[in-house]
Amino acid sequence: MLHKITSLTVRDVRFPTSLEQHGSDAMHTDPDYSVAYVVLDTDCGLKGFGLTFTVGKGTEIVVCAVEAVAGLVVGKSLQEIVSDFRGFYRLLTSDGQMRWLGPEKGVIHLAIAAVLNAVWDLWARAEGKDPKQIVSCIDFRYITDALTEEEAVEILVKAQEGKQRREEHMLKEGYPAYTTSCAWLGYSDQLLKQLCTDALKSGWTKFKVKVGADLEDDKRRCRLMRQMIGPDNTLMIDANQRWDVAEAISWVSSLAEFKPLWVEEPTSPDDILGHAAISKALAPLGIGVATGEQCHNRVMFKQFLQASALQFVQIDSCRLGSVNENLAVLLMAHKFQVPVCPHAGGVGLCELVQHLILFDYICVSGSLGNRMCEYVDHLHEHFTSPVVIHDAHYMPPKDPGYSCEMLESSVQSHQYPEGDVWTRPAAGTEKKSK
Ligand SMILES: C[C@H](O)[C@@H](O)CC(=O)C(=O)O
Ligand SMILES: [Mg+2]
Repeated sequence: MLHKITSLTVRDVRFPTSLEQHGSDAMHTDPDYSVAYVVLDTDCGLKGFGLTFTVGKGTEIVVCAVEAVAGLVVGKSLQEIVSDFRGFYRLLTSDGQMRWLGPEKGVIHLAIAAVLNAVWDLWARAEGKDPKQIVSCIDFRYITDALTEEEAVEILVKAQEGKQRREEHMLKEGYPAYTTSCAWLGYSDQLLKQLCTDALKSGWTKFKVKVGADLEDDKRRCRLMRQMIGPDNTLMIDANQRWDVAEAISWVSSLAEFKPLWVEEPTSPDDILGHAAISKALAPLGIGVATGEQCHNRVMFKQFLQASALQFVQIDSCRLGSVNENLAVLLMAHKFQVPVCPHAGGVGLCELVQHLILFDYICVSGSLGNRMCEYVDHLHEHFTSPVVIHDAHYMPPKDPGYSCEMLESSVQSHQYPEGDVWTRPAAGTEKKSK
């Protein structure tokens, strides 16, 4: 069967998370978690679902960008696409006119991620893949000085050994996770304590706290968190790009007594040398630098790795150009021996990224050393195959596909601006997205 793609629809779907400060941090103080949600229809009835994540206003711009690339997808068959997936990736990312809007960054790249996520979902529902086929999906342009196609195949072939054992291990134990849900910046100390108590009871051992707005507040919150979780559990801090380089070093040094494993996004996500300087200064304190949720392409990740500017690679399923570009980053991270600890949360990011991190463990790195995947406890109920967390581990998804499909009722009620949630006065129509 050819699975010819007959139409692409895209919708702006927003959740009023800012009402309760879910997702808040030092730079994004009132996010309404949102997605540009894509559905591909095929002539045989099979559908592909994809999305990209935003924090409210401007989702309509991503929707517009998805519509602009739709013509490159509709009319093609799945077989035609996957038989030269690298070529198809380039067709989208290197269109002679639209690449001016990026290239491979910003709104156009988010839009391409949504479309390609839908193509991967469609492909995953249709059939399985082998190492050569996987490598053939990666665009190696601009990264061959760090990773060649031959090296990538070698990594994947080598990782075939022990693959079944790792798969069985995942099916039994799941992939280790950490939680960000206890300590968004807008949460009160009382709420933080309550959520932390609940999380400890549910088996969580690794926690991330938002920092960066006020040093005294950060000290109080980190102290509270450390007291709650004890000396042996893991703490991470996330500044969401709030500081300049020297400020980051001195601020984080002041929080060193709380023993964070990493500081995340200490400065501009584009400042590779700044991250390298911060990494070097914090290494003696035993604090690593994590970044990636706003690292917009493989070329940036390549340079972060080459410059030893990060100690934890935080891939994002919707920021990079879908699975294609994430595969490139997973393989580069393995070559540079830097652990991957994905960014998740938002809307659907946990659902998507669980596939990538399981792939990393089973087929690339073969290691769980210093590795964990972010988990955020919001909005899973809107998906047809929500993530399953057991004892602070992601349990492997059982349904075919890339877990992108949302409940149609949720999409309709949250569609912006006409859905119930946005038109009912009680739901807070005059919220941030307007
Ligand atoms: C605006 C988002 O909620 C952001 O704070 C998420 C994030 O930095 C993380 O999960 O890490
Ligand atoms: Mg973060």
